[in-house]
Amino acid sequence: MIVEKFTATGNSFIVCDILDSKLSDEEKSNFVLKNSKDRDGVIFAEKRDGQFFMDYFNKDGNRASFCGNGARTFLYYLMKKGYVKENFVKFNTYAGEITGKLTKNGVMIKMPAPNMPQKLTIDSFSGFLLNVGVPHFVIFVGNVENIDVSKIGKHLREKLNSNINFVQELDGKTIKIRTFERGVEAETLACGSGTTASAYVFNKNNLEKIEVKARGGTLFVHFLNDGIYLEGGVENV
Ligand SMILES: N[C@@H](CCC[C@H](N)C(=O)O)C(=O)O
Repeated sequence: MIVEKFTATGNSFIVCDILDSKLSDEEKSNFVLKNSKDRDGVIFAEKRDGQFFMDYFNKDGNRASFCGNGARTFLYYLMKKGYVKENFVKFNTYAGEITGKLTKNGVMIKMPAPNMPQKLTIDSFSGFLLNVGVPHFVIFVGNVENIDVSKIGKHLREKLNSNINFVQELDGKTIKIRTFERGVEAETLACGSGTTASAYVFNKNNLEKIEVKARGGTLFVHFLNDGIYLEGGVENV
């Protein structure tokens, strides 16, 4: 079983290649709990019904239906290993089919379509709850550096089965984000689906591209005619 470490703008993963084998959910969960101490989650690379399939587990040993930076990493892995020769990759996830390619900025994938954001206030924190393959609560703040993400993120997580994103507008086309991730139960250096959810709520002027500054690096969210795309780097470390 091939096991490799990757980061995607600071979001840290292990890819566990079981393309030629199979693990039960219990075996996957045990693998995650044993091996992902220094990682945010584990990407199980599989084949199902002849198609590549990404099965994502958070480091707490529980499955999540999707992971945006994980999906970018999965695409990078498939191409790096030569499993896919042309620069167009298609695979399935529990959040539906994902397509993507390598770009000059790293890896770009078409994200699951967001649902309608729901305005919500929890203990004086007003934000938007929406799903981009996984659930996200997006809160706009004056300065993300002034937010105790661990404390407030934990508090909101106790009320919401969701990732928690704190977002600051830097200018009309750039935002800064900090994310308390469900299943990591801590702040991560980046969150792709959180980045996409936050840019989607922010983009009231229907710009084609929003730049997102995460702690671990810069991501781009492209709003194209056929959907929303997430782009950024992937490193084999
Ligand atoms: N970091 C991921 C999100 C992974 C799943 C999330 N923690 C959840 O449980 O919803 C991303 O890049 O989207």
